[in-house]
Amino acid sequence: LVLVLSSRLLQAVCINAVRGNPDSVIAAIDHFCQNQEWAMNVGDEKGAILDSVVMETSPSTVLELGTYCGYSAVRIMRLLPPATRFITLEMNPDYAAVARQVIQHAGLQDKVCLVEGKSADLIPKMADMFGIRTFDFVFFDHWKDCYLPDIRLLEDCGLLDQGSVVLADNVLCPGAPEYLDYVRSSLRFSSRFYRSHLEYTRVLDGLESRTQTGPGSHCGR
Ligand SMILES: O=C(NCCO)c1cc(-c2ccc(F)cc2)cc(O)c1O
Ligand SMILES: [Mg+2]
Repeated sequence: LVLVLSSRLLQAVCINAVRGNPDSVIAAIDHFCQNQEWAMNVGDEKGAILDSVVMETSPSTVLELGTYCGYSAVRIMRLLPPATRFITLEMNPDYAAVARQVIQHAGLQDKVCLVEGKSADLIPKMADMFGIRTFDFVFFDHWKDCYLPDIRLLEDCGLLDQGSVVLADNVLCPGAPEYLDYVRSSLRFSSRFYRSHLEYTRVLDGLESRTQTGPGSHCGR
């Protein structure tokens, strides 16, 4: 049977990771990507930076754009209490199917709400669908040319407020230049670049975090 990459990654998790143990799922994926086949998970080096920003923010509501195989969903939710609201959006049904099984293998299926669809379609429905007013933490790891339109959409929908942190992967490779210009230009935000490397390689990459300083766009200028 010929398996696509995401299925081979899932197979590596099923064979090498201990059910109910998120750290073993993360280790199994990183080992597979380092030794068998490269895949576009945020990886262990940038993953450690993601961990630190999540712990520093200790969010009660989290949105992730771009689930892929569920690696960063497992990374994020293994750090947060069961009461945390975590929503992750994935438009590719094959990736979503693999991610559900990876998240289940980690034992985090009750903490993760994986929604299939396009971020531009789903973001405006967040409040109604999930009764969430604002997100404390948002992780961008989807199509890089969607970063800028989607952060604008989140703002326009009033889903970001004072203290909300938006962390974006791949701001150097593949790159999101317009997004970087935008988040680094406004006075209403403080942004910070975390220099790192493209997952499982020595290619330069990094994460950019943006923290809203002023009040949300709906209650102050
Ligand atoms: O497209 C990406 N994600 C959205 C789709 O799920 C993505 C791509 C790459 C990457 C690919 C090809 C290459 F040559 C270099 C980088 C890396 C990532 O971390 C990513 O998140
Ligand atoms: Mg990425």
